[in-house]
Amino acid sequence: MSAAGLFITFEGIDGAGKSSHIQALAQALQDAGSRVLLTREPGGTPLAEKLRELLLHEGMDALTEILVVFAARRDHLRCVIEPALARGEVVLCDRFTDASFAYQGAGRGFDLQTLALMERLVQTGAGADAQRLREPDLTLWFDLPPAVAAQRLQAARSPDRFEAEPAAFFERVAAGYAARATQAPQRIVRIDADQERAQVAAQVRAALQARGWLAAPGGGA
Ligand SMILES: Nc1ncnc2c1ncn2[C@@H]1O[C@H](COP(=O)(O)OP(=O)(O)OP(=O)(O)O)[C@@H](O)[C@H]1O
Ligand SMILES: Cc1cn([C@H]2C[C@H](O)[C@@H](COP(=O)(O)O)O2)c(=O)[nH]c1=O
Repeated sequence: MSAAGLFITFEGIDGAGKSSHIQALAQALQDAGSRVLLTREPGGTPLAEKLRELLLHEGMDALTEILVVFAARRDHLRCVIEPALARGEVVLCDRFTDASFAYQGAGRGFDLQTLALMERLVQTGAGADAQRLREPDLTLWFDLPPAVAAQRLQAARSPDRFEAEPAAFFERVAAGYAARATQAPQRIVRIDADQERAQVAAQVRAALQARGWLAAPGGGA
């Protein structure tokens, strides 16, 4: 792993299983000697957590959603993610900009070029190299049919503003993630989330093992 740290994001529709696996990966990396920062979007700073509450529970249009998620992201990057990467830590983040393309872009139908402009505006100038676009080193995309995710969530909790959206919205969001994965095949790894927890966890570990970021079973790199 480089001295500049590693930035790994978890993505997928609501209920795909991201939160269930992020903690276990953090533990595995810590056991292997890495310093790990576990965080989420929107959120991760006091200001961004306040913005998260608004996003999840207050009515607003798609442009306002975008302004809120990118404002939260800017604060999170500047105050938490960039400093942790500069310290050489592994940052595990539950959602990042792919979610904006999937939810606000594909889900709400917001213009993708404008989203790309926001991405550049917010994700440059926040690190040591001011021109560099900060992107994850790896994104684990939990791909689960929306009907299965809805079933899992039904059993789990009362819905927030996004989780209350109809099935058609999540079909569009899922298609948005698939499109992002096609555009960035080296960064985004598809995890088949429609499996037992242990099998999903094995796929997550395998993605890191393939990059030499976690030891393979039997003592390999
Ligand atoms: N492989 C699995 N099989 C069956 N149920 C699962 C599996 N993985 C997670 N779950 C359950 O599905 C529900 C949603 O999982 P989880 O909260 O991890 O999803 P999430 O992607 O983080 O969702 P959100 O983005 O909405 O927070 C939880 O009740 C969890 O226990
Ligand atoms: C980063 C980001 C998030 N969202 C939405 C997606 C989810 O429904 C919620 C976050 O809830 P979770 O339980 O933590 O997954 O926010 C979004 O619409 N756009 C974004 O950029």
